[in-house]
Amino acid sequence: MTKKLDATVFHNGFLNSFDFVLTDCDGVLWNRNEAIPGAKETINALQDMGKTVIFVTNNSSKSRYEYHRKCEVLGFKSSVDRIFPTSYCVAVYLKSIDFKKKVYVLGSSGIAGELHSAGIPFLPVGPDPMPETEYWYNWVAKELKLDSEVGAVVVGFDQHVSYPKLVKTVSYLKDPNCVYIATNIDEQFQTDLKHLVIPGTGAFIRAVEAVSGRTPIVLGKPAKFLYDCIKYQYPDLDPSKGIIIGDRLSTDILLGRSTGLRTLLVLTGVSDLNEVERCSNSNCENKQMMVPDYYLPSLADLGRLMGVIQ
Ligand SMILES: C[C@H](OP(=O)(O)O)C(=O)O
Ligand SMILES: [Mg+2]
Repeated sequence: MTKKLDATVFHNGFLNSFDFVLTDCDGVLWNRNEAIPGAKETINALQDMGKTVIFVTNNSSKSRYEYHRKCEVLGFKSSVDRIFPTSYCVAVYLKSIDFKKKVYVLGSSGIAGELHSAGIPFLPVGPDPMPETEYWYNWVAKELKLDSEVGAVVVGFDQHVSYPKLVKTVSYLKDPNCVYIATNIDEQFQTDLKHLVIPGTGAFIRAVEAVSGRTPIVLGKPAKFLYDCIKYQYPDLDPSKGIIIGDRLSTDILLGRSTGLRTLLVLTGVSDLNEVERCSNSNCENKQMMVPDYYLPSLADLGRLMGVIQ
């Protein structure tokens, strides 16, 4: 059963119960390019008191270096080696399988940046629109060429998703030996644009699966690969002395529960207490695994308990 992290719980040894923190980014530290009030004071204070703070995000739109820059601009103390976006996980995974061919990316420049840093060749990333004047078949038949050196397809969030890109993605995946990786399966982004629904990477994965029949190797939360990347870099981390702070039950909290971390849900992003109650009352074990140990309205409330925010 989830508990509010109140003063009683907090003053009963909460801070001494963990040495490291995995903090989610979107919906916990910031929403898009706006820092969530009180988040930086809290995260920086945890680091000042000696906690190892590791930044984890399913958002593959930026490389580690770009996220480090974002942290600097928004005032979060960080270092590149403590930032784990799924864009970085893509390069780590391909290196781990000794991948030697070329990558086709339906995704953003963050993935391209990490592939470049890892020395893994890839086809250009960016807009690939269907020309307005052409009848699609004539253009696809005449202009759309596949690169025979491609041996892997990576699907991440791509704001320039297009018909040509989808044709290329599912055509490369006709080859069963073509490695198929997804950064995450989050179906949608949560935004303050309540009149709109904003598709995320999971929407592209479903479309590709409908046509190709292929299911991807998923690297982002709640899959363990992202956590395995962290453990590989920080082998001494003891999950019993760790806590994950997230805003999404189906990714952050589920990863925490499945890796033995304690879990703190903040209500500044995707999930709310109604969803927590539905998961608590569910007979489905997977849903039960999404119930956080603790919750708070926001990270600022932890900062207030710590006395670093008035
Ligand atoms: C995709 C993004 O990832 P996060 O930083 O929350 O893992 C989100 O859930 O909005
Ligand atoms: Mg989030």
